[in-house]
Amino acid sequence: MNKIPCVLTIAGTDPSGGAGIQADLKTFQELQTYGMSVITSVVAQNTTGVRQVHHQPVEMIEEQLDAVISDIPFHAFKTGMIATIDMMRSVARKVSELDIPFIMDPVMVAKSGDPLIASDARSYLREELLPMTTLITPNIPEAEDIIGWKIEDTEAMQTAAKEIVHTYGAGGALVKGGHLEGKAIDILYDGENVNSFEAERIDTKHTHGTGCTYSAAITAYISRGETLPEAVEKGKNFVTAAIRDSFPLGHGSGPTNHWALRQEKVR
Ligand SMILES: Nc1ncnc2c1ncn2[C@@H]1O[C@H](COP(=O)(O)OP(=O)(O)O)[C@@H](O)[C@H]1O
Ligand SMILES: Cc1ncc(COP(=O)(O)OP(=O)(O)O)c(N)n1
Repeated sequence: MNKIPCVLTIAGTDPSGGAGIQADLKTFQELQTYGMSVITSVVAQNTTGVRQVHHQPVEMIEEQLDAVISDIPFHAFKTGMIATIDMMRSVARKVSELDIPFIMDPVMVAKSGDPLIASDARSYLREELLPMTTLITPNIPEAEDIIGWKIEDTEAMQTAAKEIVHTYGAGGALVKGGHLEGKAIDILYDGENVNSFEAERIDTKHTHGTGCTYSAAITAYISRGETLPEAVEKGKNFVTAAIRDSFPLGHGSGPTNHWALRQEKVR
């Protein structure tokens, strides 16, 4: 295995650079890992929303995966936007060969409200992909979609995280509280223990790509040998600092700022 931690993201694109593959690769780079990418969909989007989506043919997704897997050993991988059942099926077939940590950001809807996966793909994600994961990182609406009931406080987040592991079969679940009010609290259940990660809520609308950045950071830290709770703790510090330094780029919800993190001790 390579000495440098190598990581792969399987996700859609964001030409405005704040979310998707672009956010993942920037985060991998910031965290001193070697980042690679397989593109599932090309998405014409920016800080204001999604304009158009072009899905890669499933054969092309499989070719990209084959190209990487057959050539380069890597230490961990993450998935983001995988829009259709056929695409999910291809990814599941290929990644089932891998015996390394799998972090899934179950991307369903962009912050702009635009759907990013087909509605019938949600049950496939829950039933087929989710049981393959080491960790799934749903926000509140995504967690509610998986479990089928409303989450209104941190106690319910804890119950939801346990249900996602014990009923639906994820290795671990990190339910993110960005969509609730008050402190930004995330709950991790790793199959044994519950850990809570808390940060002050930052008063900003510039949070485009927070979920992608967070899951990419966790993937990078895991590839560097951290345990799940350690990787989430460091990932939380990383994403909080990136939100604190986010900036009003574009006309909508601006991106988190990874660049300024170089000044901070979050790496
Ligand atoms: N305004 C904010 N201030 C501080 N942390 C935030 C804020 N909004 C979201 N977060 C944190 O950013 C991370 C991503 O959160 P969330 O918004 O829930 O996911 P997603 O981006 O997938 O919708 C979580 O750690 C969450 O607690
Ligand atoms: C291609 C692509 N993947 C994922 C998202 C969603 O990103 P997320 O980090 O959940 O935050 P928002 O971008 O929705 O603010 C996306 N937009 N595009």
